[in-house]
Amino acid sequence: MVFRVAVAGCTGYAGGEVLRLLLEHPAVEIGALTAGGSAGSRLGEHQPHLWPLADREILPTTADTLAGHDVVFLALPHGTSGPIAEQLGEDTLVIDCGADFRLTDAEAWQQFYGSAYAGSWPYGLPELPEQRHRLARSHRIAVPGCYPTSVTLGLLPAVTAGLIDGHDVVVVAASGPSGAGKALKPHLLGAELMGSASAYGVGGGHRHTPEILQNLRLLGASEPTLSFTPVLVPMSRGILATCTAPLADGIELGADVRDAYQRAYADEPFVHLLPEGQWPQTQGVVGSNSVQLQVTVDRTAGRLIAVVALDNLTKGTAGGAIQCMNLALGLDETTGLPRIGVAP
Ligand SMILES: NC(=O)C1=CN([C@@H]2O[C@H](COP(=O)(O)OP(=O)(O)OC[C@H]3O[C@@H](n4cnc5c(N)ncnc54)[C@H](OP(=O)(O)O)[C@@H]3O)[C@@H](O)[C@H]2O)C=CC1
Ligand SMILES: CC(=O)N[C@@H](CCC(=O)OP(=O)(O)O)C(=O)O
Repeated sequence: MVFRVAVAGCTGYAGGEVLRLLLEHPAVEIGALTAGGSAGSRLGEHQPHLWPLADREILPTTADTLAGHDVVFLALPHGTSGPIAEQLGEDTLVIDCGADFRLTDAEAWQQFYGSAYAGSWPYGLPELPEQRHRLARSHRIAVPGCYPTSVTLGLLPAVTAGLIDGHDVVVVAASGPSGAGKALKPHLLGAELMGSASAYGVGGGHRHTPEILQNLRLLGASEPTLSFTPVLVPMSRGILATCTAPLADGIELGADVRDAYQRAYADEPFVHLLPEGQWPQTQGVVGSNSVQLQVTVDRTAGRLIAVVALDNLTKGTAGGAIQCMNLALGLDETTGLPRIGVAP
């Protein structure tokens, strides 16, 4: 069976990555390609790497242009997905790459996004406990933010095994600028970006903070606290997240944390615990849907340290979205998804 798929936001980074992966997917046919102001132009003007679709005309993003598809990916700015999604048939599988339906707490949404709360959809991180079942029956899926995917996978085994209780979690995560989207932003001009690294959203203000806390609670942390600092670095793609937290009461400094991580991820097709002594690098995952991680205990500080690398556009957005699509359509979860990255 072949599923007909539309992509809204096809000129952007996330939409472009969804299309790159769909072009190699054996069970889909690419239908409508839509965007905003670029409607009327050809895809090749915006996404030169997607040459098989270069001549395709970009349509406006409306319920009409997106109707008649088995699957619709929404890769649109925050606040744009809700009004479109509610006009799409309930039988259509709608996968939102944006934040509109990720948070279950309306107050947290209001505080961090400031717009009307649209509700929540099943959360598109299959590696969470019991989540594959939920996604397999769902017609609506909210793809996680790229930082929350990295931090959640970095700490999942530690929280579920009770090695940390979720208080005093500190995360510093470096990301390439593709995470910020294609729209022009003065601090993302080449001259400002090249050769420099800069922290942003410092002091608890980044909108991924409530999403990470939501995930830590879901994993069993009763009252998690988080200090999250993202850092912009000059590489096109990739996230390297360093996540630390104090060992829970009763956990000894010599605890075998590696064993918990090995058990948690032994059967995961996309999450790879590196051999002891090797630490993740973004270079190892770029262009793939793989996550590489390593864990240890800093005995001087009494803290667990997990380091995670992923490609923000692949596992962090489009690859994760297609992994969820596969589950929801009853396909093998790994179909069409690269596991090996591009190097150098
Ligand atoms: N980049 C990343 O690493 C990640 C992105 N995401 C999410 O994916 C979504 C898209 O992000 P990204 O691709 O980075 O952003 P881009 O700015 O690169 O692309 C945005 C896309 O949305 C279209 N668009 C803009 N405004 C409208 C509108 N009013 N109506 C219809 N289409 C519109 C643009 O079309 P046009 O060319 O016509 O303006 C473009 O195709 C966002 O919600 C983002 O949060 C999620 C995780 C990671
Ligand atoms: C480098 C950079 O700017 N990254 C983005 C996060 C990208 C992401 O996951 O985005 P959404 O939650 O918007 O879907 C940011 O910090 O806002």
